[in-house]
Amino acid sequence: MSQLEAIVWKDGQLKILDQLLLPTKSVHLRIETVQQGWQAIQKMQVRGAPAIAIVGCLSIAAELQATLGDESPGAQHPDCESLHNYVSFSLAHLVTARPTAVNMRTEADALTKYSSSVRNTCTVAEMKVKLIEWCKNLLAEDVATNKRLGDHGMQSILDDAQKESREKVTLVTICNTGSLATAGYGTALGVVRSLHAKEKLGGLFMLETRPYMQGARLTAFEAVVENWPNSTLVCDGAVGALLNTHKVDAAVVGADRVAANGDTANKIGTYQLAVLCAAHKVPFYVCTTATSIDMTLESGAAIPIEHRPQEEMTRVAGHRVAAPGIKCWNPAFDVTPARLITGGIVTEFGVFRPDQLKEAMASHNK
Ligand SMILES: CSC[C@H]1O[C@H](OP(=O)(O)O)[C@H](O)[C@@H]1O
Repeated sequence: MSQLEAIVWKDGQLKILDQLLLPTKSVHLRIETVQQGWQAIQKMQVRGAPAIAIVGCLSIAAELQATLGDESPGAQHPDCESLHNYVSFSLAHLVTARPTAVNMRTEADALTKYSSSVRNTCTVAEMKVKLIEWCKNLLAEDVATNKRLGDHGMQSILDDAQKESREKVTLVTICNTGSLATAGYGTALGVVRSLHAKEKLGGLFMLETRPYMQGARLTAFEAVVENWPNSTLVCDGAVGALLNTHKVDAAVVGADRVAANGDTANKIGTYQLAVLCAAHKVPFYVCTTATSIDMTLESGAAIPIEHRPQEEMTRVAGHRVAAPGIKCWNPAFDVTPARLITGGIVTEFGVFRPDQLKEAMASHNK
């Protein structure tokens, strides 16, 4: 088991890396039920839009795996119709764990549609196996789409750098969008992995990303484990000074939900990074698979923004740092308007300007 393997499905068992304990402790938790999956997502023991959806679906697979072989009339799922209804109900519950990332809803809709399509074609046991296989396939599919996305983003950034005769590129990123947010390759950090594999990564500045510290605790962990060159941790408040004093070729960030016009909800702090990139003429890329793109929303105004408990701000590693009694405002995400996404939206299908997104997704039936 790799240090960076956030999600493990082995021998019919689901385990997740408890990301609240990283980087000092690597502890894998077994998830046996949908409710345990819901709680792990809500507590952010697993986080990252794609990882949330994969763990949510696999928590259903874990339950079905445990009941395989018990298809008696008195069993929990006596027939395919009741099994389909249970899967649909469980998915609707999992979607409520965290409201901003759309991936859980995307996969919930897809799995509900698949379950409906097989329920009248096989036995209950056969249906359980089909559903488990569907969920397991999410892992390999995610890695494959991330690698295509990473290569598209890499090429776009290198094409820009070549115009300045730059062999290697230095990037800035926020939050964590790598192996610990996905099935193993990453979205924005997938672009980093693709550049590193081609020995074109000159450096990576990562924002600590308060209050959960995805950058300091998770991205820095991935960078150290994979030995990415010149990986440098930056306080959130220092990014303006960084762009004002260093050559940064591009910003690459992930996405939790992209609206049809390209407006993007991502970790809190992404919007101000985009504003600073515009001020310093640093191309700003949103890196996302189609599963995070929500064509039902015309703009980012309609994206629900999750607010997290104030204790996640007032305490660091459980130690109080803010004055008791102070009022807090703790949105977990913000929305970057499409006009600030100057590099483009990097997907598994290619890199698009925000105003090309609708047509691009339609051409891939998304
Ligand atoms: C692969 S995109 C992951 C995306 O999710 C993160 O949010 P959280 O850590 O709260 O789940 C962040 O917005 C990343 O860009």
